[in-house]
Amino acid sequence: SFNLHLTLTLTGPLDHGHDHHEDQAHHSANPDRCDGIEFDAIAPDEKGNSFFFKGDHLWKGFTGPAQVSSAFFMELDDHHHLGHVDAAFRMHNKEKPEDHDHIFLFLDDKVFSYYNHSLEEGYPKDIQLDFPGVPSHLDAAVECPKGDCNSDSVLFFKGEEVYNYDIATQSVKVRQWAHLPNCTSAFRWLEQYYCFHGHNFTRFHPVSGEVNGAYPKDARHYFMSCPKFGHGGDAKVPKCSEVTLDAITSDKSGKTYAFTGRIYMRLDTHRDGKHAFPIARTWKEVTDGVDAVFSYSDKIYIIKGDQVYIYKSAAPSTLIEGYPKSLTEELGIEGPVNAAFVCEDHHIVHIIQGQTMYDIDLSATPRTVAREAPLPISGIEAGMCGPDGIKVFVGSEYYHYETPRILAFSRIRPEPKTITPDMMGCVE
Ligand code: HEM
Repeated sequence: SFNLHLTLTLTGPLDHGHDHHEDQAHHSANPDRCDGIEFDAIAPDEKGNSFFFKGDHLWKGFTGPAQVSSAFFMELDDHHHLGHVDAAFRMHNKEKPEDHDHIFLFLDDKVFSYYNHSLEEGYPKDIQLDFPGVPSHLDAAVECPKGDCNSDSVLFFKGEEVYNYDIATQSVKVRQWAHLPNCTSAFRWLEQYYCFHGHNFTRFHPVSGEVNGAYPKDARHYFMSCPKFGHGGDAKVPKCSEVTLDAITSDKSGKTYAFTGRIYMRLDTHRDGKHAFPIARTWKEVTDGVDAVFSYSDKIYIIKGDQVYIYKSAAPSTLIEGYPKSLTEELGIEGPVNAAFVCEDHHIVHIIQGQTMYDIDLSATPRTVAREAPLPISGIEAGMCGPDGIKVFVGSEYYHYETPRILAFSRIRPEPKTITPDMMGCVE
């Protein structure tokens, strides 16, 4: 069992003698990632645990000591001469369930496919059997699902070259991103792409390779917990009872975003954890918070004061030309508004202003208020409509309604529910 492996790892012989460059006299073979090391590979498994590989050791998650890799990926021991993992990624390929969510490890000219930490039959095999056109002795690999990339893909790194491998067609495009350091490992975390080099990392755009922001950064501040390192300054994980939202929205593909102040958080990334980022990191022009946000067709509408910003939903979010526009011009109402939502496949945006809900038909021009209804509750600050109905948020509580009609016309006030750690990554 897992626990058994862990115990063996922690109490068993530590010196595996594979860290050729380390000074064995002064360091135990158990590497310390707070020393500032260069990882060989980084990848999440099917449960969302992140594995950081170095030599024949790995770290599971963002805290804790190094452990022997074969405790988690047993068969790697049968190939001891291979010494270390060159590259790793988690496959995203829903068309092919027998590969989807498998963790692929690359060693020299071989690839290993693991699911639930067992090696799949037929592995290890030559890399080119699974990935024709991709070289052996890789430096790094990272998955790039459709939405982030144009199609489900994998980015392989070797030296100066980036191999963009299309999973369905097995075609390879070779690129050079001269401004990006040579990545010795690469990691996708909360839909952001990180190239690791030395003990630093650089965030890059997976399609253009573009780097925006102050990079490189020392990985020890962010991806591991080390004495005298850290990040986030005074920012604290809020208590759930203190969380209040300005806006919340869920798009067709189920991506759900909550907004408060100048930050936003994806709420549907259960497996890979939750982390807040500045709104302006994703929606550049929105620098001062939001009042209401809704998703419609393949766009996201952000309302602030009397302005509406419309962005393409697909990454990278780009502002549609001509926006922001005034709320009056775009929707035929005056700001400010408190909340807004569209239910799936409908063309009506429900705008909440005080204790009134206005329905505006987005398929009509010019846009005008088609209906208005007084609401049974006051103080709504955010609202969304998803497959399981409507949620409207009042302070750190929310109310659930099945349809907009029931929200507008039922005189029975449902029991409020409280925001939980599971929903928003807050603390009890
Ligand atoms: C497992 C725990 C955490 C991990 C792995 C983590 C990781 C990261 C990473 C990778 C970045 C972005 C670096 C970049 O893209 O350049 C970041 C940024 C940030 N994190 Fe965390 N973080 C964690 C917990 C926290 C906590 C608990 C807080 C405080 C509440 C926090 C506050 C911040 C802030 C303020 C930023 C800067 C955002 C920005 O300006 O882009 N983080 N974190």
